[in-house]
Parts: sequence; structure tokens; C-alpha cells
Amino acid sequence: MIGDNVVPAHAPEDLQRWRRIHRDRLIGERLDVSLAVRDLYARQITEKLNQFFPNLAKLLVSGYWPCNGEPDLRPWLSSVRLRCGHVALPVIAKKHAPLQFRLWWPGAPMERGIWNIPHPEKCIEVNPDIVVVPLVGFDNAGYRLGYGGGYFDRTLAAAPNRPRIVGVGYEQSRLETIHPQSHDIPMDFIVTECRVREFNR
Ligand SMILES: Nc1nc2c(c(=O)[nH]1)N(C=O)[C@@H](CNc1ccc(C(=O)N[C@@H](CCC(=O)O)C(=O)O)cc1)CN2
Ligand SMILES: Nc1ncnc2c1ncn2[C@@H]1O[C@H](COP(=O)(O)OP(=O)(O)OP(=O)(O)O)[C@@H](O)[C@H]1O
Repeated sequence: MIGDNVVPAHAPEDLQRWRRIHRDRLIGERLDVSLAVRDLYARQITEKLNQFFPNLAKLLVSGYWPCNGEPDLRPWLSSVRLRCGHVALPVIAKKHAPLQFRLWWPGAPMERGIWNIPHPEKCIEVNPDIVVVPLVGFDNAGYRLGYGGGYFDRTLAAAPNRPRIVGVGYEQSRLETIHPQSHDIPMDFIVTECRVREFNR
């Protein structure tokens, strides 16, 4: 196994390989956590989101439909609507292009996209104020390791009004560094079951 504190060689294919090894390891390790414990972590993350973002009225929050052991924050997304906020979900409308954000509400008609992940079928495209991003891994400087498509990086680089970016994941997914590249967009906050990290940039 390649240790996470070993700087990979500079060739892009070495970094890609390093990221793939750690991505697979971290996804495997979070799927090894029991459902009951993941459920507890999701509730602890929700509490921290509520403490840090007490007032979401009139704001548009993008979440995600959980897969691969990601924290299930759908109850929190529903609660955002009860607090007069709006909710969107990300959609891969085109490969290797920025994500779309489509308005979502409980009971919205859904269809399945990449990896069978459900997303709203009606195309009401919106620009979120806050984007909640699931983390496969994260590092001490607030950079995210995702599923390797570069989708969130492309999307946030192209976003018209830079939203606040909140990475959510588990403390066990922390790496010393993901060896950030110029295309990697850092998070403004990282929320885990243990703590909230705020990065003032
Ligand atoms: N729940 C959830 N929904 C989400 C995301 C997410 O992270 N979590 N996304 C966040 O972006 C988007 C989906 N992101 C994806 C990113 C990559 C691949 C993918 O096919 N990866 C390839 C490897 C790509 C490569 O190495 O070039 C693979 O696994 O084979 C699929 C979905 C939108 N929806
Ligand atoms: N702004 C961008 N413009 C063009 N290509 C990009 C951009 N951002 C990332 N990419 C491409 O996407 C590839 C994968 O990026 P990276 O390994 O950072 O994905 P990731 O953040 O883990 O994935 P995801 O966001 O889909 O979960 C990079 O090798 C890069 O070529």
C-alpha cells in the first residue's frame, strides 16, 4: 500500500494512480462501518450543519443522493425546506462537463443517472448558494478527494457566483494531503461527525 504521507512522483499518471489507490481504500473502509454507526455519524454531522448554518431561509442548498456509504443527509435536506430554504441535487447531464443543479423537493419526480443515482427528472436548473459535497477523502488544507471524474471541480470552477462549499464526510477519511493540483477546488468548510473545520481563504 502507498502511505498517504508519501509524496507521489510528479508524473500525472502516478498521482492518478495514488488517488485511485486511496479512493478505493477509503470507500472500502467506510463501507466496513456498520449502518448503525454511519447513521449515528449522519445525525452528528446534521447537528453540526444546524449549528453552523442556523438560518437557511431563502437560501438554495445543493445536497446529494447518498451512495457508496456516504452520509445520508436527506432528512436534513427536507428540514432545509421546512425552514424556508430551497434544495437542489447535482446531475451529470453530460460526461466530462460541469454538473447541473436541479431543484428538488420530497416527492419530486426522479430518474436514474450515472451509477444509478436518482436525480430530479424535471429540468429546473438553478445556481446554489451553498453546495454540500460528499468527501471520499479530505486533507488538512481542505482539499477533497472525490470519485475521480473531476465533476465538482469543473462545476465550481465554472459557477457564476461562487457558492459556499461544505464538504461532508467521516473523520476516518482524512489524509495528510491529497497533493492538490491547480484544478482542485478547496472546501470552505469540512464537517465530520467529530468537528467542523473552517478555512478562511
Ligand atoms: N451521491 C453523490 N452523487 C453525486 C456525486 C457524488 O460524489 N456523490 N458526484 C460528485 O461529483 C457526481 C457523480 N460523480 C461521479 C464521478 C465519477 C464517476 C466515475 O464514473 N468515475 C470513474 C473513474 C473516473 C476516472 O478515473 O476518470 C469510475 O469510478 O470508474 C461517477 C460519478 C454527481 N452525483
Ligand atoms: N476545471 C477542470 N477543467 C477540466 N478538467 C478538469 C477540471 N477539474 C478536474 N478536471 C479533470 O478531472 C480529472 C479528475 O479530477 P480529480 O481526481 O480531482 O477528481 P475528483 O475531484 O476526485 O472527482 P469528482 O469531483 O468527480 O468526485 C483530473 O485529472 C482533471 O483532468
